[in-house]
Amino acid sequence: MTTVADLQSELEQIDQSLDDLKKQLLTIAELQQKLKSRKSSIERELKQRQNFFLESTSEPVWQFEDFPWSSEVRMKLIEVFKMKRFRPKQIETINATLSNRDVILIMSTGGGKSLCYQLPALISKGITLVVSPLISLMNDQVLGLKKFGIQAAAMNSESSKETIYSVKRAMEEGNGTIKLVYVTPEKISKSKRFKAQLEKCYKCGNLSRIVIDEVHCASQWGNDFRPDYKILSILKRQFPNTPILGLTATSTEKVTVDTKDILNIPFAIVFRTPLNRPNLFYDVRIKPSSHKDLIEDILNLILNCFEKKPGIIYCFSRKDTEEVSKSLSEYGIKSAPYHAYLTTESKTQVHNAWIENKLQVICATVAFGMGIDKPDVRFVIHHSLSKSVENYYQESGRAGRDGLPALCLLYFGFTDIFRQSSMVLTERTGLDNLQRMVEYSQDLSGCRRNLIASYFQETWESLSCNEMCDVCAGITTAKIRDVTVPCRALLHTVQSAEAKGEGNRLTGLKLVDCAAGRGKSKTDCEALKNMGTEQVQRLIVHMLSKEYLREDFHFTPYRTISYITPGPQSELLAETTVQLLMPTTRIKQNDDIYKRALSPSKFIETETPGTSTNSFKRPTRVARPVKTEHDEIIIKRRKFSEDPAASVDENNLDLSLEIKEEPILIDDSD
Ligand SMILES: Nc1ncnc2c1ncn2[C@@H]1O[C@H](COP(=O)(O)OP(=O)(O)OP(=O)(O)O)[C@@H](O)[C@H]1O
Repeated sequence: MTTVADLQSELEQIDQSLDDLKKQLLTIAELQQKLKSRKSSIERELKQRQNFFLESTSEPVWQFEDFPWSSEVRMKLIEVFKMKRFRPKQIETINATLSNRDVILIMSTGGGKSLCYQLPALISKGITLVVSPLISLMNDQVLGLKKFGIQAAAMNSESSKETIYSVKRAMEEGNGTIKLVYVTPEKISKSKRFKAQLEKCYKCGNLSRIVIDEVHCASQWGNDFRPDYKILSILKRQFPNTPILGLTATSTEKVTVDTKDILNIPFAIVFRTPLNRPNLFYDVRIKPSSHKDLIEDILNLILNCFEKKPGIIYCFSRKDTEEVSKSLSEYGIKSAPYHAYLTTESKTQVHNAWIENKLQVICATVAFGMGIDKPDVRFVIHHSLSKSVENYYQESGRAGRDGLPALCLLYFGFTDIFRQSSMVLTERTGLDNLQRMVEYSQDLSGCRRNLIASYFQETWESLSCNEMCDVCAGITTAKIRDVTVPCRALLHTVQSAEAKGEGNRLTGLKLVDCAAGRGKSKTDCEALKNMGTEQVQRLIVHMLSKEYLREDFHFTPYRTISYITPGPQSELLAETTVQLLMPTTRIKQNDDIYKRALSPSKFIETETPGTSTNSFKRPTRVARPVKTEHDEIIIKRRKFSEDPAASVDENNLDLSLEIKEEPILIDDSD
């Protein structure tokens, strides 16, 4: 049993332990205090150091001309390239790439991207490697450079032994003879010998810059994704000290981020010029249903507004290019087809004849594309829809590269939607992109420019259109109509055809027939029967875009058939209180408006007096941007008035409306 003495002794021990613990706690508290104060002093210091680092590493002002190479850059601009001043973002890109920074330059077609690497190539030691997607493009660039007295070479299957030898020497010895070497991405992926040569060139310090033309082709999110571009991801890994300069005319934010990622250039500086091309007049016309009427329309346009002026007519297929060209030739317009099935020799022949104005019109598939550098193309007509807004912007952008007014006209044909959709079906974002293109053609709510801008997530002030599109110029106007009844009738027609069995399903064309009261599944809706074909087509397109209807693809060994079927939103139409609104068009005769809008005298280019060059040095560190070519040009254009003689195509809907009390309005008009 425990005695009292035992208990007293244990109590003394506990007191002792508690005293010890108290001392230890005091020591720990002191230590905690010391650590806390050290922590905050380290944090303070780190912050100071970070600020200092940020200050000392802040970006240079790229548009200034006080870099070590600035005077040489300006001298080369004037003496070698015979140009007076830089265009927007050219000097920024040149300075950044000469500072060994990775850069992506997004500049509108014809904006002057080539100068941004050709000029630095002359200033840098060694060679500039230019990766370009097309052999014809490379050859054009090499020829163009020779005119400026610059030695360049293209390394491809057509290169001579002498060229291959000179390139090898330039890469190994950096002897300054050849400054630019053009290759395709395949050359980099497939030729081990060329890769070894590049390694050697890099090790000798002769690989001064890598330029990747059409850099958006690296991204799967873009329209022009090319698997060969993926191999370019090795370039930064293999040659980390060589700056990369990526060039493109079109790249959405998503594509740019993806491109940086693929090329391993996360810190690349992105320069972007506004994509707006103020001198281009954008127009959309409904495509006449017969070839003869369409040719007559094009012919009138060319004879009235573009006599002897060069132009391009983009067609969907090789057959279309041949037919359109033949018909125009019969009326005395000098034209020729251009498509992928021509031999290289014929392609060159047609291209050259057109460049030299021996041919007025090229009727081409999109095979006629990249690298067309004819400045005075006065019109680009799309005989059928492009597969995306991005493609349309690029293709139509081949007009008016000289800055003078030019027309971009798109013929919107109902059946072209289904021709295109069957083609782009297998592309990852093909159908979505086509949908946006259809929306561009059908949207009558505002300026065409704004629609293109929103596609590229840019904002162009609506005023900047300056009445250079059919909507702003008042050629095409929208009137909102109630289309609930015909919409329901169309959906009912599709549903009842499907109920009759597989063989009765309706294509877009057959649906138009049924709407007019023809065929096995003909409608009995008077409102629908009384609509013109054009309006019914418009209604179907509208229902497709709002997902009341959708396309359903059927594959046969010979072709892909697009059937129309009820869409995910179709059930909404069953609601009795729903009312659908759709904009319908009113179109005026437009040739007179074109003539006035596109007259060169309406665009008078005047230089601001006393500013013959745009060189800006900075005596102090006050931000003052370089004036660019575009800043110095005042564009004067007289506003054209409404044409009183313009005829109006009423083609209004005569609808027997069944609007219920307090309808829910689904305003589909936007
Ligand atoms: N600073 C400048 N001053 C005058 N002309 C220029 C200037 N920069 C470029 N150009 C001219 O502009 C035209 C278009 O240039 P370039 O071919 O480089 O355009 P791009 O941006 O590559 O177009 P694309 O994307 O269509 O190939 C060329 O004729 C070129 O000589």
